[in-house]
Amino acid sequence: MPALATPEQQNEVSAAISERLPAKPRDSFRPTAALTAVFSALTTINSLWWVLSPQHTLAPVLFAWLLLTALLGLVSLVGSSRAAHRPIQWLTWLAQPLGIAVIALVNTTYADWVGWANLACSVATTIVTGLVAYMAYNSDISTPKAQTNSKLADFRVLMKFRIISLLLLTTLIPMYLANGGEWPKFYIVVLTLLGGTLAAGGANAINMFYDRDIDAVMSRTKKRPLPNNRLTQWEVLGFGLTLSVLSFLVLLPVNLLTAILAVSGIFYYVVIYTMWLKRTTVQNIVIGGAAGAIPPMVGWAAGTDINLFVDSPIKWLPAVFLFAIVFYWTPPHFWALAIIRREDYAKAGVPMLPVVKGEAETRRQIVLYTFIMIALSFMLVSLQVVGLLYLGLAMVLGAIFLYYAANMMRDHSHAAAWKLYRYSLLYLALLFVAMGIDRALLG
Ligand code: HEM
Ligand SMILES: CC(C)=CCC/C(C)=C/CC/C(C)=C/COP(=O)(O)OP(=O)(O)O
Repeated sequence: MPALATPEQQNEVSAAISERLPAKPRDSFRPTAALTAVFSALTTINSLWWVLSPQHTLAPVLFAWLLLTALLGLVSLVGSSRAAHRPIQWLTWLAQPLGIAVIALVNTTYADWVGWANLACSVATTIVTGLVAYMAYNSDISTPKAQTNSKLADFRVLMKFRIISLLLLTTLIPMYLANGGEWPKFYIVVLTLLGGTLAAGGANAINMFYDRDIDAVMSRTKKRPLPNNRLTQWEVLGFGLTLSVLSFLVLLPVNLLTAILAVSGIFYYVVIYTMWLKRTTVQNIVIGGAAGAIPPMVGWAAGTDINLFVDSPIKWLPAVFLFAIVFYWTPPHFWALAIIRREDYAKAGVPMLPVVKGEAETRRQIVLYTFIMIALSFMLVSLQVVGLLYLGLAMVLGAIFLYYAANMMRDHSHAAAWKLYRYSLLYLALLFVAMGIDRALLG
């Protein structure tokens, strides 16, 4: 019978496994290409709906989200495609103006030619992005990230676009709900999403400026532009501050409260979380998580003209619940990852829960926060913001979340933690989409 490993040996093995986990556990180009093609195809369905429906409504709830994701996908494809072969490069460049035309050709006052031109561009974008995805899977492209060396790509890395895409979804759907189940004016939606991107991107860049010392120590973050000396600290800080100021200016025309909320989100994330709590307390991400929960409030403020001093609290109560859902979602989302990256955080001296209280306590707290999050997700129904369809979907999505969280109590492998981390992202996206669908279908 083989001898059992000592705790020290087990630790060595787990450190070795951790070290071998890539900073990003995937080659991002192929899935990004595939997702972009799928989203482009869904956008085409929306365009078709717009042209053919009797009132030429822009109603499908996913409309703006699909456009946005397709655009974000296209932006990231451009960065990635430099490493791929020439035809892929040309096609991704061709997809840019097409994708932009799809967005530009959306007009709330429907004109026949606009609708058909929009449809034509959507179809063309779908064909082009479909080809890119096909070629990506059928050619020997290497991981683009490692070969990336342009400044533009580095600035893009500072913004953390993938995180932004989920933050924007949690901004977009509340906008729709707050406006009574209708999209606000098109320019309001666009300015809010643009302002949200600038605010979160700016905040993330300033976070990378401040954390440059610990980012250099952790294997997950050591390839970032600052620890790798691809950008100077002043470039990073200047970029972050510029985006932050721009976000305020872009959001002002939406309304003052929206702009102020976004700037408080930047302040909270940068000053309260990054500069203060992250390095000093084990409650860092519990209290700090409030920053990531502000975007739904930004969306709510953009979708309705709330005056906090005059209006009844009932008008903004749903926004508080949306905030709370993301607030209680953050610890399970992050701690699952923190368990996998425990060694990293310990090396950098960041007092994350698994480092300070151990993995068993972290697992217990993940389950606890999951229960609270699920209970809160049901509360929106009692406020009559959403109905029974949402309730059913929230129950199913919540039950799966609980399954993955509870599974971590008996399965202590990193694989089990990865499953919860990955599902946490899907959960939040689907929960917000469920709110929108419920409102769109049931009114
Ligand atoms: C204090 C709060 C939060 C902390 C500490 C946190 C931490 C993290 C960390 C460390 C990662 C891994 C990033 C990487 O691989 O480089 C991550 C990934 C991610 N987080 Fe969070 N997160 C928080 C809140 C949020 C919020 C509010 C959202 C969106 C609503 C969000 C969305 C995402 C997404 C989409 C990813 C995947 C990124 C990718 O695949 O590149 N996070 N989070
Ligand atoms: C309204 C508004 C602009 C709100 C701000 C929302 C925002 C930018 C949330 C980001 C959450 C996040 C990625 C935390 C990780 O920080 P970390 O420093 O722990 O992660 P890292 O180690 O990957 O840098």
